[in-house]
Parts: sequence; structure tokens; C-alpha cells
Amino acid sequence: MQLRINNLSKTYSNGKQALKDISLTIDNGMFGLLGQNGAGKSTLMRTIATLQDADQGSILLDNLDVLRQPEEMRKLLGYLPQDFGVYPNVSATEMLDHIAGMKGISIRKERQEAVQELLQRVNLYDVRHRKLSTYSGGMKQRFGIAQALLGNPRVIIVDEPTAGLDPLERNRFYNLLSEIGSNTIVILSTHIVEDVSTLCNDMAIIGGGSVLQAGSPSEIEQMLYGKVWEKEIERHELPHYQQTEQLISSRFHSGRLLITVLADGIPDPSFREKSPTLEDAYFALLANCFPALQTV
Ligand SMILES: Nc1ncnc2c1ncn2[C@@H]1O[C@H](COP(=O)(O)OP(=O)(O)OP(=O)(O)O)[C@@H](O)[C@H]1O
Repeated sequence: MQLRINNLSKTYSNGKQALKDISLTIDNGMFGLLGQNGAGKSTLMRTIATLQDADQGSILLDNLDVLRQPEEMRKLLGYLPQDFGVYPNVSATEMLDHIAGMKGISIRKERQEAVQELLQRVNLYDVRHRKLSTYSGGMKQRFGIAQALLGNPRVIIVDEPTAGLDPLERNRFYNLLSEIGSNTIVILSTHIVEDVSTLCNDMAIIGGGSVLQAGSPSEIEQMLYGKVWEKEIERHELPHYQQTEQLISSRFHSGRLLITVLADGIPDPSFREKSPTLEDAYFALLANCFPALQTV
């Protein structure tokens, strides 16, 4: 399947333009949508999930006009929203059974089988009778994936799924997502670069409601090849480099400050060349180093 987003724009009633002429093509597999808080990710996810309208543009899932035929889209969709809301005082089994009913699995035995199978898949089978309100953050997210997978959706949208998870739970969640079949479109919206570099074969970086860059993670990294340089400096030297170089990041490393800069050639012999990472590309785009990237 292919999801084609064409020239999508949305301005909220307070005048905030959250989406500016977004066009993206998303094929089967794991697609990462990377952007800072407020970039427009949730607005885009909710629009694809037919939970809100766009002002302009279209979304096509193969031949299905998503915005004009929302009911049809919903039959093909699994959605894990950023905020799943209140976790009620019912067990995972009861809740999944209820959601399966709403998704149209009307035969009781079929529903029970689907629920048991999913509980095992997300590793919640042993705690299936516990109230959802007592689940940890990671367990809640795994429950969220289970409900999104009910009814074998062809498009799965997961909005900021790993925010707030500890490293172990994040890893479990990665494993779970990576097991979803390759004949499904999975859109993962996140501000965490590692989520995308670990899981996704295709991605887009969005900022200020626009697509800043789209491609595979390695293609985006390669755009910076031969242009990223790093150096350890003293803290008091930072303002100097902020003024003289295109600084894309600075962070502490073994008690000293490690700066990363973007430049066509080595800024001075004290710098060393760095293999570009997706994080470098992301920071470069956010730091508005577009002209340098576009020249590649
Ligand atoms: N209902 C709304 N009314 C007005 N402005 C909104 C509304 N929803 C979102 N916005 C604004 O639109 C912009 C994009 O928000 P959106 O939630 O899509 O971003 P995001 O990338 O998902 O960020 P976050 O992860 O913080 O939700 C932000 O400036 C936000 O404040």
C-alpha cells in the first residue's frame, strides 16, 4: 500500500498555521516523522487518522480518498494517540474485548481469540486480568499497541510512543514495533532521533509545519558527508565558536565541551572530521543550516 499526502495545510482558529503545504509519500514499512514539540506532528497524525480536517490538500491510501471517505479509512487504521487518556478500572482483557467489538469483530469466539493472541504478542498475557489503571508507563504503551493492532489494520499510527519510557521498556517497545509485518504502513511520530534511527527505513524531518527533509536515515546522514567536524573546547571558548562557525551541537563529554560544526572544509587543523549521524543532520536542519545542506 501507499499513502500519499499532497499539499496538506492547516491553520487553527487562533491563526496558528500548524501544517504548511506538506507533501509526503509513505510506503509499507516503518516511517519515522521526526520533529520538535510543536512542529506539527500530532496535527498531521490526527489528520491522517481522520480525527480532524485539513484546510487544503488531500490524502490518498492507494485509491482511497482518506479525507472524503473517513469511515473507510477507519476500518484500515490502528491508532495509538500521544495521550491515550484515562486508563479505566477494567482489565486489559475486558478493554480489548470492548474495543474489538467496536472495531466490528462481532463473533465472541473470534474476538476472544484475537484478544488472547494480542496479549501474548505484546507480552501482557500474565497481567491480563490486572486493572489498566495499575499498569506502568511501558505496559500502558504496550497495551496501546495491542488495541491499535486489533482488526489487522493496514496503516498504524503511533504518536510519540517512547516519551517517558525507561531504556528497558523503550527497547521492549522497539522490539514490538519491529515485529509488525512489512506489508503494513507504520508511521511513528517522535522527537527522539534514536527512535527513528533504530526502527525506520524511511523518514521525514518536520519543523514549523513544513517538511524540512525526507529520505532514508542513511540518505539524510550522507548529505552531511565530509562536512561535519568536531573538537573539544573549554566552556569559555563556546561564544567564539558560536560566532565564527555553523555550530550544530555542543555537549559535555568527559568533563569537556564537545562541539560539532558544519563546514565545507576543515575549519582549522584542531578540528577532526566526524562521521555524520542522523542526530547531526537533525540538529543541522533545526539550526537552520539549510543552505549548506541544499548544496549537496
Ligand atoms: N487545537 C489547537 N488550536 C490551536 N493551536 C493548536 C491546536 N493544536 C495544536 N496547536 C498548535 O499547532 C502547532 C503544532 O502542534 P502539534 O501538536 O501538531 O505539534 P507536535 O509536533 O505534535 O508537538 P507536540 O509533540 O508538542 O504535540 C503548535 O504550535 C501547537 O501549539
